[in-house]
Amino acid sequence: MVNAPLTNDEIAKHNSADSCWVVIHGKAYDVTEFLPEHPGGSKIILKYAGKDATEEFDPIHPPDTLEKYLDPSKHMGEVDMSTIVAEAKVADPYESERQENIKNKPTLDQCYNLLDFEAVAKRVMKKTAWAYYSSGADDEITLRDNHSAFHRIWFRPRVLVDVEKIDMSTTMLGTKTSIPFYVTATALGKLGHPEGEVILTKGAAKHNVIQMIPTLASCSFDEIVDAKAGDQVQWLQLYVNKNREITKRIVQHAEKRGCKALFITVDAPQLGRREKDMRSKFDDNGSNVQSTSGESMDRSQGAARAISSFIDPSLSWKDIPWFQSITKMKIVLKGVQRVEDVVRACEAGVDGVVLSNHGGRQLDTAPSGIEILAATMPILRQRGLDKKLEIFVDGGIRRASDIVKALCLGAKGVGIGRPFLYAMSSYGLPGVERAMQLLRDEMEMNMRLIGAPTVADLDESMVDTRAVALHSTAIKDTLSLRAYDPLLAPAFRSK
Ligand SMILES: Cc1cc2c(cc1C)[n+](S(=O)(=O)[O-])c1c(=O)[nH]c(=O)nc-1n2C[C@H](O)[C@H](O)[C@H](O)COP(=O)(O)O
Repeated sequence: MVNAPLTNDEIAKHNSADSCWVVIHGKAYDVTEFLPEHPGGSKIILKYAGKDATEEFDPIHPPDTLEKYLDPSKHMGEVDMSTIVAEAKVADPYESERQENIKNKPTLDQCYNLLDFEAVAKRVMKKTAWAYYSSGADDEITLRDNHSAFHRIWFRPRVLVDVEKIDMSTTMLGTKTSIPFYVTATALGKLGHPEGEVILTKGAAKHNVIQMIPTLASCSFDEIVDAKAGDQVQWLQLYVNKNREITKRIVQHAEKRGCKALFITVDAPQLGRREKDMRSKFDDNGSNVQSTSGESMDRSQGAARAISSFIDPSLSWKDIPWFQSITKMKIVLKGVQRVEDVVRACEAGVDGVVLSNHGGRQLDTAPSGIEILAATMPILRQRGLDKKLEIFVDGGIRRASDIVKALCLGAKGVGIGRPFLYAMSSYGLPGVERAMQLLRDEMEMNMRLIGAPTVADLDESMVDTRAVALHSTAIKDTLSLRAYDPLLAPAFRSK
């Protein structure tokens, strides 16, 4: 006998921690016993106890989350949605302006560089999402200097070199790639686009670019791997969980699914203080990938704090051999910020480091990746260590000329974060593809003008780095500031 669908009155009775039911996509679920396990903490679920939580649930969790993680006995059955009383919406004061901006946003071909996507995203994204993606730590000095540092490095171009044919391909960790950048790990892709990280996967596939899959993705790890095309290469970015069994399971599953490298994030024993994000009082749920961490989250402080309570602050050099024992994937330390640690990474026998300050989201006034690179390579060469591991850089890369500078200084490749998030959030997959094409076009032009037909022809004699360590936080980075100026479309001129 099929049970009659549940009504609003019956669901509404289960509205407390003692008995907590939620409705997701027309089905009721008893999550009472799951409350303490939810990585997003119980508060966010109790907010929707006895109600329809679909809208809150969708931006963060893949559709199969409940099937995967909630015992079938807790699936209470179909709901007669005609009886569900919709929650009165708290009006978002920005929403009408945002809708207007969406309507009037520039066409994709009016975006000429990566910073144009930033200007559009700032106006068309939900405030919570913009706050989370754009925020840096504390006074955002490092966030700004990541980009400004490139402007303190000047080219020394070679002339009368045959640059008719340009080949910007290279290898990263043994993988051939058509252009020396990768999509770096950035959490909560569904804050910017309903399909989340799989949009970045598809954009990367089109341009034969490597994608680093974040631990804190909105999409499930398997969804992102399933979305890859052919032999497209993916790496896993790992926040190490206090529960090493969970970490081991995630790493070995990633290896089984074909990930080629493990990037262990080492600059975030705690996530930084990102005040734009905190102001938005993030109350979305955390990512599902860590949904078994069982940690409750402090949601009063924005997304970052809410999703990171599982990260293990005790991670140290003594753990590297354990990682080398549980996987055959190449191991890279992401977030190294001084040459002494690069030397230690060589001694530890890892395959690479990413010189990075997490996009200025961690320790404010930490130096930019490119500045660390400029200081590091001469010392590695002096010690004969420069071929011992591969060096990557990320942070503030917004032009192909930034990529060329990094390669001249000895980087194997660079990671790019926010620009692809902004392109995805503003224009979806076409936006990501356009952003990558713009970089490709710029790269070809820059290599031609600097006198380097191939990546191997780029060397440190082509850059002047004498000023790179001269910080002057007073000077704002006008180029990226322009991104906040009225953009191309007339409708943006007045704002
Ligand atoms: C923009 C952004 C960066 C994040 C990021 C989320 C966003 C929205 N998140 S975070 O929530 O924890 O901070 C991650 C992350 O999951 N793991 C990680 O290793 N780096 C994370 N990063 C840092 C990222 O991998 C790069 O280091 C940084 O984005 C490079 O700077 P640009 O954004 O200027 O390219």
